This record gives sequence, C-alpha cells and structure tokens, in this order.
Amino acid sequence: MSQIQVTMEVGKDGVAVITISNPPVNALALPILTGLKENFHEAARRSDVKAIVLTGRGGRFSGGFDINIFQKVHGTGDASIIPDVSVDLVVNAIEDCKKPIVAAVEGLALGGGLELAMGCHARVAAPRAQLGLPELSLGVIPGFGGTQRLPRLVGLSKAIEMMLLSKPTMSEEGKKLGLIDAIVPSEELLKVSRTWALEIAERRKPWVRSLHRTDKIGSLSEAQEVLRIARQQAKMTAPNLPQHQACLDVIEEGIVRGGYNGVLKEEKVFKELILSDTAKGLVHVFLAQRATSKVPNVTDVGLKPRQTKKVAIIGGGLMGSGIATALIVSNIFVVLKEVNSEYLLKGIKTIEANVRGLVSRGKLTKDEAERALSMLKGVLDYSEFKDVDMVIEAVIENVPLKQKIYSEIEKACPPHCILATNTSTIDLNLIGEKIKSQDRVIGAHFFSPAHVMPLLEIVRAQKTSPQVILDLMTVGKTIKKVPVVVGNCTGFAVNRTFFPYTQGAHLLVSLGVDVFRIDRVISNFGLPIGPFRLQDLSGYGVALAVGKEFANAFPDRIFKSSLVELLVKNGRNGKNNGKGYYIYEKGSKPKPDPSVLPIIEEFRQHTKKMPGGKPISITDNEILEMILFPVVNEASRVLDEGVVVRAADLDIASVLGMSFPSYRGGIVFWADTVGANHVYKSLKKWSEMYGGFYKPSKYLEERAIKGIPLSAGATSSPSSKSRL
Ligand SMILES: C[C@H](O)CC(=O)SCCNC(=O)CCNC(=O)[C@H](O)C(C)(C)COP(=O)(O)OP(=O)(O)OC[C@H]1O[C@@H](n2cnc3c(N)ncnc32)[C@H](O)[C@@H]1OP(=O)(O)O
Repeated sequence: MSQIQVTMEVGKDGVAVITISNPPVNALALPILTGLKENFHEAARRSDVKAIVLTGRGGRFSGGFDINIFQKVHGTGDASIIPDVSVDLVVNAIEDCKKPIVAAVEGLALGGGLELAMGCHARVAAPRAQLGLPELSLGVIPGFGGTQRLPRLVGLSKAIEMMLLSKPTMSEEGKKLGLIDAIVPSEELLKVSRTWALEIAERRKPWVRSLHRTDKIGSLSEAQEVLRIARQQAKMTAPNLPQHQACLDVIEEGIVRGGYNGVLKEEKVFKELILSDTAKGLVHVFLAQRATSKVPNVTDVGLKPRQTKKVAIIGGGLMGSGIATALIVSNIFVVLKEVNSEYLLKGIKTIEANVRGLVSRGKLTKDEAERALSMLKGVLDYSEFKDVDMVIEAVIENVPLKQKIYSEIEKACPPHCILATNTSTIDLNLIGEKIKSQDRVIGAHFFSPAHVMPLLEIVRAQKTSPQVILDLMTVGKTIKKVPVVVGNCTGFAVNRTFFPYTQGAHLLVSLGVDVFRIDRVISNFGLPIGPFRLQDLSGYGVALAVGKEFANAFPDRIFKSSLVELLVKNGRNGKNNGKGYYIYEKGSKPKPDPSVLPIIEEFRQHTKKMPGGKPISITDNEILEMILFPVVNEASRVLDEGVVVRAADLDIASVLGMSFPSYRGGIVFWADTVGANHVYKSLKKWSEMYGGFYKPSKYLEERAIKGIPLSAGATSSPSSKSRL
C-alpha cells in the first residue's frame, strides 16, 4: 500500500480520525489534499460520525504544502496545478463542516499544515510541537488562509512577527498565545482530542471558526497603525523581497473587508508570488540544500557513519578556536594543541569569548556554555592524540609545516583517525604527500567565524575514502553545518569561484569607479557587505596571501591589483588597525574614510587603465555585472572540471559561504536567470576592452551558443573530468 495516503477510522465513540501519511514530514502532496477532501466529505456524510479528529502519522502533523509542487510550477510556469485548497477544503470542508473537527498536533505543524489545523474548531497539541508559517522564507505567503486565521488567533502583531520572520513557535508558547487550546502528553493526544471533539458536538466546549473571530484584531485604526509600522520595517529589512509587503496587504484586506475576502485575495496573491524570481530562488535553495546530503558513491553505497566523540585541533588561532567552539557546543570533546602556553592560553580565551558571545545572543544557556567549556582541553604535545577520532589541522598556510604535522599525527593518532585540514587553498594531495594513510586525508574547510558560518566545505583528495567523507559529513551535521562535498583544486569550490569577485572590484576602481559606490551596488543586490568592506574585515594580509595563491594557479585570468600593497605601505590594514576603506567607530555604522582617496588615486595613476586618463562612465547594473559575471565565468570552470557534484551544490556553497542572497538562488541559478548568453556576450565585449580577466570560459561559450543553462548536466560536457 502507498505510504502517501489519507486514512479514516471511525471509532465506537462516533469520532472519525483522519490521518495524513506522507513520510517523512507528511507534506501536503496532491494525493493528500484530494484524500483529505474525500475523507472530510465522507465523515460529514456518515450518520455514525459525530465528530472528527485530524492528525498526522509518525509523530508529525504536517510540514505543509509539498514544496516539490512549487518546483513543478517553476518548471512549467503554470500555477494552475495548485488546487483550490483554501476555500474548497479549509473553509468549506473543514471550517464550515457541520460536525466539529479537532486538530491533534504532534511534532510539527508548519505552513499549510498549521493552516489546516487553524481551520479546525480546536487544536490540541503534544509538548514541544513546532508551529509556524514559514512561507515567506520560500518567497510566497501562506496560501491556505494562514494570513487571515493566524492574526485572529494570536493577535495582529504576533502574527505579523511569526509570518514576516518565518519564525516558528512551540506549543507551550502557542497555548499562551491562543493558537493551541490544550497541551497534553503525546500518549494522550488522540484520546483527549476525541473527547474534545465530542464535547464541542455536545456544546460543552466552544465551537470556534477562527476566520469569523475579531476579538484579537483590535480597532481598525489600531490595526492599520500596526500594519504601517510593519511595512516601514519590512522596507528596511527586506527591500528586495516582494512577499513581505504583499503579506501585509493581504492581512489588511481581511481586516478591512472581512476574513473571507482576505482569503480570496490571499489565494490570488499567492499564485502571483509563486511565479516570482524570489520564490524560484528560495525554493531552489530549500531543495538544493537538502540535496547536498546525497553524494554519489558515498551516501548510496550502504556505509554507516562511525561515531566521532573526540577531536584534536592543531592551532588555536581564529579558525582553530572557532572550529573548537563549534564542536564543544555540540558535545564533541576537543583537544586543542598549540606550540607554547602563551598561544594556547590565547586560543582558549578566544573559545571562551566565542561561547560567551553565544550566550549573550541567546543561542546557548549558561549551563550549556559551562558544559561546552568542560569538553575542552588544551595541550602542548601529542600524548592526548592516542584516542582521537579526528584531527583538524588549522595552522598557517605553509606547505612544509603542514607536511611535518601530517607525518607527526599519522604516528600519534589511532589508525581509524581522520586526518583533516582546514586549509582554504592548498592542494590536499600535497599536504598528505609524505604519509602512508592518504585515504584518511580530507579537507574540512570552515568559513570564518567558524562557530557562526553555516557552510562546511568537505574537500575530497585523490585517495580519500568514502567512509572518511561520510564520517566528516556526519560530524558537520552534528555541529549544525551544511556539509558540501567538493573536489580538490586551488581555492576549492567557494574561494575558487569567488576569487574574481574582489579582483573585478579592483579592476573597476582602476577604471575610475568609486570604491564606496561599488560596495553600495553590491549590498543593494543583496550581499550583506560589498567587496571593500569585506576586505577591511578579513584584513589586508589575507588578501595579499590569497591573491598570490590565485595568481600562481590561474595566471591567465587574474587582475593583479597593487591597491592593497599600496594601502599596507601607507600603514593601513583594514578594520584590524582601524585604517581601512572605512572608519570604524564603536556604536556607529562604518563610514567611508576620505583619507583613503589619495591612495586610490595613486593606484589609478599607477595602473593607467582609465581610457584617456578619465574615469569610465558606468551604470550601477554594469558595475554589478562587471563584478559578478567574472565570478559566473569561474563558476563555469568549476562546473566543467567537476569540482562539485551538481551545480546546485555551488549555489548552496555560494549562499552559505559567501552570503550570496538566497532569494537569488545562488550564483549559478542567478546566472541562469540572467541567461548564459548575456553573460557570455558581456564578458566577450569587456575582454576586448579590458583584457584576459574577462575572457569567457569554453564551458560558458558552449552553453551560450547552444542555449543550454549553466546548471544543466554540469559534468557532462566533453571537456569535463570529475574531481569527485
Ligand atoms: C500553501 C501553503 O501556505 C504553502 C506551504 O505550506 S509552503 C511549505 C511550508 N513549510 C515549510 O516551509 C517547511 C519546510 N520544511 C522544513 O522546514 C523542514 O524540512 C522541517 C522542519 C519540516 C523538517 O526538518 P528536518 O527534520 O531537518 O528534515 P529535512 O531534511 O529538512 O526534511 C526531510 C525531508 O522532507 C522534505 N520536506 C520537508 N518539508 C517539506 C515540504 N513542505 N514539502 C516537501 N518536502 C518536504 C525535505 O525536502 C527532505 O527531503 P529529502 O529527505 O528527500 O532530502
């Protein structure tokens, strides 16, 4: 029998229990929605049914509308495959049913799942069930009446907060808010829900149709004031996201013209938004993120992950201490090794400060922080390494030093121990060259700050065993990172793809474009900060070192900028020493520093790139394209060389590692939205004007000429050789 089904059982008490079954989260797929309608109609018709309980199988009520259907809509451009659920099912079959319906909620009720529950006449929940309407995070608004019923159940301000921030709440809080009528232990959930439904039928408990309530909305003028403030805030916090204003408009319609009219407007707006680029990007990111956990020949060959209880980290610098923090807060014991007690103490202090930071941001309780710190031990030799399951080397980027460490740890660690390195650029085959156990060598590339940034790039060297990859993926998930498995090359997937990002920005400056304008254009596009502020933050030393690596690896296509060297010569080192492109003052936003302008001018005079010695005239959109298209060009090479399993992995890596806006779907997805042909033609034109930095790659050229998206069958081009 299919696992995707809706069943109905009528008990001797006259209660029909309708159960949604679609593992793992009981998503509301089309057959589920049809099944619900049929069963509700049957229950309403049958004379032996007095009341109804709606629930989900397997401890989860429902994770909402099936997101795969969104993807189908995006593929066809036809939103008509989305059935009429809002009126036909939720209003007519559930809320206006002549028999009372109680939702028995366990585990989670999200999106359409919570909307079904809110259509019922009461909600009984198990403890710690997750309740929310996260639709805006997918680029749409709730579409099964959620924009109307949530404000009527929990009040307008709270409902707006939950929807606009896509922030779920737990059943305990839900009970206080009025979203949940009772919380009972899981074992009693069905029993209590049945009784509750019967008591409504007998008029011993209220029979509430949420859409008809007005008591929590306040007066029209109060409601409009709340909406006005919310609109203003959304304008600032989500300027590029149309679903935020649309959601507020739809809520307002229901307040001004009544809940039913609100439902009708919601349905119309939902179908418009589903076809927006924002929804396409966000849905892609949702599904692509989950796909990263499927790695051919690793996760599909019957291997079982081994447990990683104790990890040794070599190097207590910024990266080492960040990684240690991420591990200890997830209950993994860490041995931190440094070369002397001064450095060790510094590393431990950084970890303590990281943990304190998590407490002050409400991510950790004080008790959890104490427990985490008790999982940390600082050492100065290898004696503690005899029983570690994994070593993560996080010392400076120096090949002989790393090779020496690898020879030492091969001797000091047990034979099963994973030998990981946090290098961000160096060839892994080189690091592991001098040892025997090359199958245990792997890259664990964290992004700074390692205890905050969500990406873990797992770099597979030539001989890395699938078991080792699977184990590191498992550790990554345990510490709440998104592991993306990539191949071995200079800069791996993220840094390699994005090396032209800063260089493109520098090239534009050499042509006379203002540094601060470039940063503004990039943040308006949706990255949190522009390339110059990013350089200020990471420090100019890093920029110089990384620049050298890429200059060696890809001499045919780099823009060698002397700007950073010039800044360093003038005593500047970014935010580190308070002398960057920006002025950094405590408590206020960074401000452009006018004293940097003469140095920039000197750089321009030096490079002599400005045509006729005058700054070029350029639009904001051209600035954006001249910075991001070279990145797309390098992404094409990364795809061509098979550095990633699938193009979507590079999208996730760009979103989580570079903070590329998720609503643009990631770098490759965005490029396909713009069109390979436009990217190719633009690069070709600029390469003729400004040189090899812009020269389009073969892969891009081929895709542009044939009209194939960059993301399609990334590793099938004739020149491709997978590195995975
Ligand atoms: C009209 C309506 O208003 C519109 C809607 O309802 S839109 C949908 C709203 N719902 C959501 O946004 C919830 C999305 N899901 C989630 O946040 C999380 O998956 C969750 C909290 C439910 C579970 O998280 P977690 O236990 O970590 O499992 P996770 O790996 O994310 O998901 C398990 C599987 O369920 C799938 N899944 C989760 N929610 C889904 C959904 N709504 N539709 C389809 N598949 C879904 C995932 O894709 C994943 O599939 P895979 O095993 O093939 O990779």
